[in-house]
Amino acid sequence: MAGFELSGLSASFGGTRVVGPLSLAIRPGEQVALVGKSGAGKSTLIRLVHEEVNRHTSLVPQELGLVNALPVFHNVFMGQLDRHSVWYNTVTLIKPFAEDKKAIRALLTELDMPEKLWTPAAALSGGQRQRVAIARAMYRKAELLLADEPVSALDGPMAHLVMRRLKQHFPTSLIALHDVELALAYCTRIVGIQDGQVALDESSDKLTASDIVSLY
Ligand SMILES: Nc1ncnc2c1ncn2[C@@H]1O[C@H](COP(=O)(O)OP(=O)(O)OP(=O)(O)O)[C@@H](O)[C@H]1O
Repeated sequence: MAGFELSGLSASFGGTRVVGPLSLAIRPGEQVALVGKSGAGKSTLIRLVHEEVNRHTSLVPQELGLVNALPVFHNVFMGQLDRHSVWYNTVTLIKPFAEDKKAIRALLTELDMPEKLWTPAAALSGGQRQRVAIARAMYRKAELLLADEPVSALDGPMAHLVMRRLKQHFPTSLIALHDVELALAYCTRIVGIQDGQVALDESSDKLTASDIVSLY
């Protein structure tokens, strides 16, 4: 299942509702950008969707969740931990299999950092760490991508490269993006969140940046 149709999505903290109740449906093949000002509820909504459709997703959370003491290889390999036996995962920790090394090196090459394959995550820059989390999501190979500000630590050209790769790897996606130009360039649909509600839901080709700015 690549798309989803969810209703009654809502979240509260300390008795204050911060998202919903709202409905969100994404058809297979849609790339949806979630936009809106800081605190509008985008991360919370992505978390709610992830809880509902967990098994079918590749997730890039804002808190990247890398294991600093492990090399890049193992951090990316984690994208498929639940697809292998305990025996396979344990052996991989000590002596990775050639086919996994090849596949993960290829992903890192796509993200312009193949030379970091054996570098501990602790020794990476913020932008490199973000690309490792993206490689982990790609390695997972789910049909649906859920990503929360996946290019926030990347410079312009690298942000474009990563957005292109995400589009190539995932037929369907829901991506929180604060960069409106990237949202319009790489996503087919824009969903604007304001105070935890959907305030805009339109095809990208019918919108300009100034239509979206009113949300901020
Ligand atoms: N763990 C938490 N405890 C209390 N309040 C929270 C918690 N997580 C989020 N909130 C509140 O929920 C609201 C929505 O937060 P959320 O992180 O979803 O916003 P966002 O649109 O993703 O913001 P940003 O663009 O800054 O990441 C905010 O008012 C925030 O303060």
